[in-house]
Amino acid sequence: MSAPSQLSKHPHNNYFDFGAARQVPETHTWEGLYEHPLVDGGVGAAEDAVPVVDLRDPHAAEAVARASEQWGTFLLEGHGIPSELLARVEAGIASMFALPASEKMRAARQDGQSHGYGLPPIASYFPKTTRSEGYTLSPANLRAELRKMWPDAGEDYRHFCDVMEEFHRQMRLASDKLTVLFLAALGVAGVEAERKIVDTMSETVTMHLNWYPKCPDPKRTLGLATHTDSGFFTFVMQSHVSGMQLFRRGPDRWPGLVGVPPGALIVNISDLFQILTNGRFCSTYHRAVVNRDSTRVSVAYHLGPPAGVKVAPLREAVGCGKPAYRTVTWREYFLVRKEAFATGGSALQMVSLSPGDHKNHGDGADQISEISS
Ligand SMILES: C=C1C[C@]23C[C@@]1(O)CC[C@H]2[C@@]12CCC[C@@](C)(C(=O)O1)[C@H]2[C@@H]3C(=O)O
Ligand SMILES: O=C(O)CCC(=O)C(=O)O
Ligand SMILES: [Fe+2]
Repeated sequence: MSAPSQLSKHPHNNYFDFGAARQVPETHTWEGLYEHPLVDGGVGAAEDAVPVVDLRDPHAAEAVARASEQWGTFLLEGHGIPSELLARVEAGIASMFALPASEKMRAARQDGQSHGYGLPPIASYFPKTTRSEGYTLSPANLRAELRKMWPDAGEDYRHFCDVMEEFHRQMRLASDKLTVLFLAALGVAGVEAERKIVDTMSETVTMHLNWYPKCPDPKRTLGLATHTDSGFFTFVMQSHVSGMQLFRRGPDRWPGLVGVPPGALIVNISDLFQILTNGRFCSTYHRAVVNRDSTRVSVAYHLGPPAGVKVAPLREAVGCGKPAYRTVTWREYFLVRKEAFATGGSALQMVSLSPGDHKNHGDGADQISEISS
């Protein structure tokens, strides 16, 4: 099943030749990016080291719970995905984005479509354009989508499709293992209940490929605007070049994920998971910055339920308390988020049954400057 579409119009979806531009143009210049300080969020950093979880660790479920509650983001090691496969994915993505503009534009995202080449859906909610190109695909439509770029279906096409399908197979295995740990952490018992939730949580898989060309003046622009992911959870595989920053409150700051161990995957808890866990796991605002010396690629592997399935706080998470969120489908949630962007609010607050009463690090969307600018 494909991801729900949340697209209206894409005003920024014209091709911009980054290689030809010596400066960051006004259209790509973002204000207020450094209003909150950047801090070191790398492994081993003194204060803000992002947690690391090893899937092989016998205490991994507790580590997953702690990281999901306190950060909403962690680095995953021991996931079993061969590093040579990750290297082939990275090389394949880099070659795809290196195709001539005219070939890439054949796959351009059309109005109302959730798939295609171009900027990501949230781009249309911001007045400025990011320094990146993207391509949204689902495993089910991967061959048909990529055929638009490679109509002759030659060797490059077949090779890239094979690599991405193998990547998907391996990611599914890793995501199933991780989902079992999430459920153990939440106290969801019973094999049948578990199996059903595992399947539903990962029924909609969407891959978003990101390409961030190097930039002569990286501090003036962004690669990907500040956002939370909206599904259940997301894996991000990045090249050796760092670029993701997380937003943390108290005091407000941006830990940068620098020096991520090679092969580690970044895991981000997303909005529907915050709802499912009644606010126990938190969805974290993040953004991607660009780099002066190196072009960067990443793949975000988004997992979520079918678009029309109702998501409500789990009984196990509510306990004897009250549900903190109303029931919502992913399709509906996209509309709520669109309204939140239009009004400067927070989508999670808008579906909350007790607005204002949140521990979530990201609920102050209107206070992160580049969101409201
Ligand atoms: C399944 C999806 C999640 C996503 C919207 C989409 O339909 C396909 C692209 C995904 C992505 C990737 C970049 C950031 C993001 C916010 C965006 O605009 O497109 C996410 C979306 C999301 O998590 O809501
Ligand atoms: O490239 C990155 O580090 C971030 C990607 C991301 O957040 C996304 O695609 O949702
Ligand atoms: Fe994201």
